[in-house]
Amino acid sequence: MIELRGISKSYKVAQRRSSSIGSALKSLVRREYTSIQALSDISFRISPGEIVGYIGPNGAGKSTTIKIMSGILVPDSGSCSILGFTPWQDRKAYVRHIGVVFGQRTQLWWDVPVIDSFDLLRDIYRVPAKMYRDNLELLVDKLALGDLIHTPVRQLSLGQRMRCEIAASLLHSPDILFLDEPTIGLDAVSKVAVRDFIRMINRERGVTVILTTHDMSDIEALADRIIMIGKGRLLLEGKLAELRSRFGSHKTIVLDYRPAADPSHSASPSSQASSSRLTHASPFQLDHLALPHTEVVEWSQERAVLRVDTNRVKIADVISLVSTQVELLDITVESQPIEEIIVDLYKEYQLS
Ligand SMILES: Nc1ncnc2c1ncn2[C@@H]1O[C@H](COP(=O)(O)OP(=O)(O)OP(=O)(O)O)[C@@H](O)[C@H]1O
Repeated sequence: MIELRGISKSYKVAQRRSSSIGSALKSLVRREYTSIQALSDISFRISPGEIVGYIGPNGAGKSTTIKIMSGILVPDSGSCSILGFTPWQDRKAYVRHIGVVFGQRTQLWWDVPVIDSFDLLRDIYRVPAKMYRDNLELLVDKLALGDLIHTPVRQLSLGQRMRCEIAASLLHSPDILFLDEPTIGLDAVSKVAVRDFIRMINRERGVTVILTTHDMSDIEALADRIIMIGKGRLLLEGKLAELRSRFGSHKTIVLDYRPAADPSHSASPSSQASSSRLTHASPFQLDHLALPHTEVVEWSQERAVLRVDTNRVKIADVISLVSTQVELLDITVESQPIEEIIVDLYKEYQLS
């Protein structure tokens, strides 16, 4: 359905003038340009009905890719086939099949009520009257637009405007929705509303969604798969669960306990060494346990938070070591947050 092969794109930018009068005069006569390589040899496929998170640090080339896929930009080389169209060549026919939301820009007319922009979009896309009425009703209902559609865009809050932007992008029933940072700047309630809506149109209408965001909770909530780029190159792609099991090597364990009445059942030499301290006069000392491949994030006489490298030690072994010294009351094991995994990956690829 979507296939990019070897897409590269560079931008030509005018070189900044130096402060000397001579070179300033020279640049008036002949402007000098440098080239910024925004994308290098990007290839991937997306199947119908997928929600794909397209992620990467600032300047990675995400927006450039979205602009190429939506037909706004022409790449220097490579091919892009979406629903059988080449976006920048068949633009007029192609745009009827896609919806695009750029979180930082608006497609709505600033000074007129939202509904006027919607009506204009209906005419531009030649949306049949019944389809328009049905879509408008559904979008107003699901995105809780109510009276907002009769309000001029400039009077809307960011969250209200974003909901209207998303509605605007779907009035013509597109098959594919490109969302470039759709939750940027939204409060928690608006974020959840936008995410729920994206999930709903994906499930109920089979809309394929390509989502760029820096908010990993968007990715966790929505994406079936991620494609990660950095410095214009494709770095990895895969399901979130695969990414977690491949790269998420740490787990956090929270242990609630009270000092054991009789710690003499201790099994390990290190814990035997510390068992004599388990009296009221000499409280439990977690740091004396020398837990292998485990970072003690914090600990007290009642609770310890440990970060365990699960590639090198079993969680069960760490728990049983601690339990030789204390009476465990509760254990919580948390996976490494996806945010942390991504930050580690950016570091590994030297992107940050
Ligand atoms: N119109 C432009 N003219 C010149 N350079 C540009 C232009 N647009 C983007 N670039 C450069 O191309 C590279 C990729 O930019 P792009 O906006 O695609 O990245 P991004 O991944 O969307 O970044 P961000 O997460 O910060 O929005 C960057 O180095 C950027 O400075």
